[in-house]
Amino acid sequence: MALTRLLLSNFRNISQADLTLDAGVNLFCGDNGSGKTSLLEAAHMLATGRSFRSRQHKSVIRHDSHGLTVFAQLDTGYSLGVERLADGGGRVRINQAAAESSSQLANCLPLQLINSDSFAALDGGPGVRRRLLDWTVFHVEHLFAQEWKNYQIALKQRNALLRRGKIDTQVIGVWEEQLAQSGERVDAQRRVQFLALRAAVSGLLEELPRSLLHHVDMGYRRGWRKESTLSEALRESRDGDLGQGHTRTGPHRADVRFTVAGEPAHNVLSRGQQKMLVCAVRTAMAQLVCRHREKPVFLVDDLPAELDEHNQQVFAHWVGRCASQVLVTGIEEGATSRPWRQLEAPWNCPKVFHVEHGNISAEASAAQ
Ligand SMILES: Nc1ncnc2c1ncn2[C@@H]1O[C@H](COP(=O)(O)OP(=O)(O)OP(=O)(O)O)[C@@H](O)[C@H]1O
Repeated sequence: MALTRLLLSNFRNISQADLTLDAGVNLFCGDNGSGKTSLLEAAHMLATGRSFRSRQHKSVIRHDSHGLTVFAQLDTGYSLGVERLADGGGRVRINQAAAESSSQLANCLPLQLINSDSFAALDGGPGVRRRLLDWTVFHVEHLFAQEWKNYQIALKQRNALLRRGKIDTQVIGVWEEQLAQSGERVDAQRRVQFLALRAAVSGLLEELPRSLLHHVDMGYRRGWRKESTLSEALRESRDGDLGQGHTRTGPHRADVRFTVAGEPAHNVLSRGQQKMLVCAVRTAMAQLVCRHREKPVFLVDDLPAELDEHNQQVFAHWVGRCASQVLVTGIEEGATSRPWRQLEAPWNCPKVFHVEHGNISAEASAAQ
């Protein structure tokens, strides 16, 4: 799976862009503030419907314009379009037809992002790590999205009853039954993918010579007590939940922990080691997904930040094995392209774009 053409209008400082992308590596080089990250943000919006930098669509729309559009053609034949308007309106389209949910976008465009926010996988809250695991489960297990949706519906109903402060045990019992059934299935699917992910991450980290990263361990917490079924756990926590006004147990509380010798990984690892761990997790996720479907696209914002040349090369090799395409940003072309030039074709001849004050132009290559 690769983006063959990407069109943007009024996206942050980019007023218009129409880019023909290569399968393999596409480098976007330019000074600070030129628009490189905005371009990755636009590609990411096509896979999620949202920006990775802002919850407010308005802040992404170019100043003084009414709305933004991002459109892409994929080599799978799909076309994706997202429009966001300053008045709050907007549309998401797949092959010209209205999409029902952002998960339809995600299904068309499996995408991995590595940027400065990726460290949150180690030092952020459980929700960030849960979403990492769920990205893998979503792309591998076809029934997961529906199961998770069923769980969320039942959770919302149970929480609404708890907030009322007075429980009709028969009514809450019905929702707990649905919660328990969907929740156990969500957990079972997560567990299978967690074990595969842990094995894949450890395989990648073993490739690093003499590294503290060999001692990283991953643990999965399902969100309720080991000894109980979810149904029992919900019943037991009912009175406490009533006091708090929400459900405190279940797979919406699941977590994936990264530790080194029992300590949280971010307390032990250097910043560069943390970035390599995050890169390994993202690569492992892509590896698992491409066993079942097309290889994902990687978006990498400023790879050289925090990584020495050897680690950049290792990561480039990892990506070359499990991605169909990568969009990479960097300030200086030589440094940004170096890790990729060590790989085999087609990864070793990146297509280079220069980004300047929101204008993006492709560099004529020797082959063109
Ligand atoms: N809504 C907007 N309208 C117009 N310009 C904007 C908007 N939001 C942000 N900008 C500007 O867009 C520019 C591009 O930002 P971007 O983060 O893409 O730069 P970058 O090339 O990734 O920079 P760096 O190398 O510093 O990370 C910045 O100058 C920013 O101030």
